[in-house]
Amino acid sequence: MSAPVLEAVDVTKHFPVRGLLKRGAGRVVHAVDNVSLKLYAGRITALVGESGSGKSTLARLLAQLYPVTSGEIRLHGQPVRATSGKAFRDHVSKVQLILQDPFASFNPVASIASTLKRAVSIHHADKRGDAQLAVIDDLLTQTNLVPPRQFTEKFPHELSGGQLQRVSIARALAASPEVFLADEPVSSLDVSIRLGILNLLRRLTEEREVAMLYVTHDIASARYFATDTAVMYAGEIVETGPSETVTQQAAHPYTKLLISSAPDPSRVDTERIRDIGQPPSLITPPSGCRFHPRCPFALDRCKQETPPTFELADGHTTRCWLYADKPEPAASERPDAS
Ligand SMILES: Nc1ncnc2c1ncn2[C@@H]1O[C@H](COP(=O)(O)OP(=O)(O)OP(=O)(O)O)[C@@H](O)[C@H]1O
Repeated sequence: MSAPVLEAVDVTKHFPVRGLLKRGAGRVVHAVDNVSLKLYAGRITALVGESGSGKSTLARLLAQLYPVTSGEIRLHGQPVRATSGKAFRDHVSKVQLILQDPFASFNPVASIASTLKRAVSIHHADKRGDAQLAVIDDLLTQTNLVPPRQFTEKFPHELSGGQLQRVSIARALAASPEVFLADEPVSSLDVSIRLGILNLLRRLTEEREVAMLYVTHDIASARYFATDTAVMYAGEIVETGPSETVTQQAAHPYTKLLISSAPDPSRVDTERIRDIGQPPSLITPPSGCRFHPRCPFALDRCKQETPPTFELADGHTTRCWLYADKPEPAASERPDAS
């Protein structure tokens, strides 16, 4: 595989806890802890996890919307610290974020033409008049909004969610980016039109050799849509690998839980996991493996020791003590367990 286009290297993001009570002082939300992730040209990487697991924060760190607390974001191997000014604008021209709710990301009183003109005048500064309109027509055509002039004079409220998400993809394309960070790009849309948007994103990724991060809570869609999948739990990545392997031969009990709670009819049946709890507080995350309070297979060491990354096969990794060479017996299986 070639070198990654964009990567997070051992990245941590803590948000201070704000509140009226003094006991909040100095405490932080561990939104992302020591996460590494690589995005490659022409490949889609799904980042999957429950609400609050830190997926959007990681996408925003890659987009340079926040500074990291520690670790590094690298573009073509070079560290980037570009959360403001020209450096940020340069980063945005290469790395484009597509958000979940297209209605929230458009000015409701600006026509589609004027929104796209703004993007085109930033990223194609040499184009004016008809040349600028030709770029807009081309962007709309590439996102299957045809004939383009049927859409340019419309306002956001006159389009469906799916059409508007296509316009936001067209706006992102204006920058000719190397990376798309698509944060739940279809979850606010009607189920019947989700596939069309995902197929469009996949076609653009392949045709333009763009690297794509696909943030989702839907692990079944990751199998269908993404080349690689990373599973995130409570601010940490717990499993990575080719999507087919992660979804068909899931290793981490949390991944198995996600699969059990979102059945995919075409999936080879894997072990079902019963959910026995809730995601933990990220202000005081559990010691050891953060999943241990919910894990039916938890060993004693899971409560105290943070699992390292175990390499399984073919780029498949997991952070779970069950995959250590000589695991301890589960607490419930020990002869001294009462
Ligand atoms: N700006 C912020 N200030 C304080 N806490 C934040 C901030 N942004 C996110 N968090 C917290 O960080 C944690 C991770 O949130 P994040 O939005 O990244 O998760 P997520 O997996 O994307 O969830 P969702 O799918 O609901 O968007 C949550 O506990 C959230 O409340």
